[in-house]
Amino acid sequence: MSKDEIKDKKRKVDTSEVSDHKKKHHKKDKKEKKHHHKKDKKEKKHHHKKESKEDEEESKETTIEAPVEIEVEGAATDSGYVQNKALTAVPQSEVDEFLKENEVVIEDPAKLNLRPLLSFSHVSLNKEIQSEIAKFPKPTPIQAASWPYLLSGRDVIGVAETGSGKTFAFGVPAVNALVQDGKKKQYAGIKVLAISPTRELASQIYDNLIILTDKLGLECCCVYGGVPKDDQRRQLKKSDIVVATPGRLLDLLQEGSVDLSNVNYLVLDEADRMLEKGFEDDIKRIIGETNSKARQTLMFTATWPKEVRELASTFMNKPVKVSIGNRDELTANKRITQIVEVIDQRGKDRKLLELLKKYQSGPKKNEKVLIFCLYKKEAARVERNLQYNGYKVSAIHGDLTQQQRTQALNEFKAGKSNLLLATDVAARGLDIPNVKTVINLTFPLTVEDYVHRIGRTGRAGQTGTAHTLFTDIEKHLAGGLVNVLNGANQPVPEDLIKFGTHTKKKEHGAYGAFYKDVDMSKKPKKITFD
Ligand SMILES: Nc1ncnc2c1ncn2[C@@H]1O[C@H](COP(=O)(O)OP(=O)(O)OP(=O)(O)O)[C@@H](O)[C@H]1O
Repeated sequence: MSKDEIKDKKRKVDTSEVSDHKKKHHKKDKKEKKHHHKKDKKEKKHHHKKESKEDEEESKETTIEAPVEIEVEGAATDSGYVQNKALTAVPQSEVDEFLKENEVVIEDPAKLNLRPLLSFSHVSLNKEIQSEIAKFPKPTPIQAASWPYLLSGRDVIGVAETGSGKTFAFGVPAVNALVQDGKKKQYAGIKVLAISPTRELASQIYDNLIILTDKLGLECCCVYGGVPKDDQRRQLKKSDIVVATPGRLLDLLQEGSVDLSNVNYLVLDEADRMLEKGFEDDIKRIIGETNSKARQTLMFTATWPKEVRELASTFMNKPVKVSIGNRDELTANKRITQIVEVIDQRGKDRKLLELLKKYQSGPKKNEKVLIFCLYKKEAARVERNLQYNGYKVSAIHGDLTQQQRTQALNEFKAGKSNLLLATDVAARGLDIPNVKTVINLTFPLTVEDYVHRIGRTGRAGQTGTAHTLFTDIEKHLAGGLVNVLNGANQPVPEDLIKFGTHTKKKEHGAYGAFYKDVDMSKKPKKITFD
């Protein structure tokens, strides 16, 4: 495939959340970009004015010292964090063991050395929040390690595998900051803003947050495109917390229906996606509307490619990076069995029927299977083909109305349908219970997207299978895929290695293309969920 064909392919892919809005405002964006760039630079200067060179150097901490009571003044907000006595009493060896076992790496330029929370009783939160999260046995590693820093008001980059509880990792400290002495603080406009790349994910984050806010009288709303604006306009006037997709949020900002100037807790979920070229300008403009002096900025993701790190740092103030597992390399959740088959492009339809027999017949009849395509048109064609062969299949892609998308997802979540066909609109973040198998009918555009797609199974400590059909059209991604398979100790088919050991990494407009050799000697490390 020629370079132009690849570019063309990229354009046609279902990126329906890169909304019409963006197309509309693209020209305007270009003009404003210059202005915002200057403004961003100014902001950054402001943030970093007091930093010494020494502070800027990152430090790698895998051991937390000094089991003493630490009181930390919020760096960017007025929130304070006091390490509680129960945590202080934990022997250092136990803390070290936890960090080692879970491969927790904390890189903190301010070297605060905050201990991870080994149990929910190790943190003093609002009672209602505490009782909600206590339904889980204990904090997941990303929650354990990031909460102390978030409760201290620090900017945090949280990188942890798919399905490892990142939503509550950023959600719990967000909601906790809005209450004081057990009560909701006086209304002071929108304080918390979480941005997500897709409507479905925004809606899911909202569902998680209202579990926490419901009993506290806090107002939370969710704004995304494809549905009427009136109700969203009304809710925005009284909300403390807003979860949004960028396109609709910018529309509402431009018409003056939303004021983000009080936002002091900003989350970019699926942060690497949000910083990609398609979203970058929107994100800059949204961030430019928030309270730059008091803002705590959070970026959470399962994949953190080098290409976006520099851009991320322009929005953050001395961020602490909390990673679980070796997140500098692209790694998949190790509880997922990954099967990759190299096939001829023309054999796909027949192969899919074979796979469905394998994963959804006999005792597996009712197991949930999620099939990924790359194109909207492809999804529509496969849907017809499956229906023709007697399968009841729901679909979610950008050519469907929001109502159809929501209905398909809800039916699949509730188990009313057990076969869902999706494009990459559903690749990231969606937490669908009991998906046993992910089938990649067409490989995604990047290996990062592959990691996110297969992460729809094997969530919250469960296991799952990902079966991927790979053709020579995607051979430029073979090396990256080999690395991911090796990293998770999965078999690598000979046919895949034949495509070569170079991988062309995702291009980022600002940083160009990156090439990397495959490390065939790499051995996986063990990560435990609980
Ligand atoms: N402490 C916990 N213990 C057990 N399960 C948890 C805990 N916290 C959250 N969960 C559950 O784990 C599941 C996955 O969480 P979540 O959707 O936040 O994952 P994620 O890390 O954001 O995944 P992705 O990278 O795919 O977006 C959810 O069903 C959530 O309710």
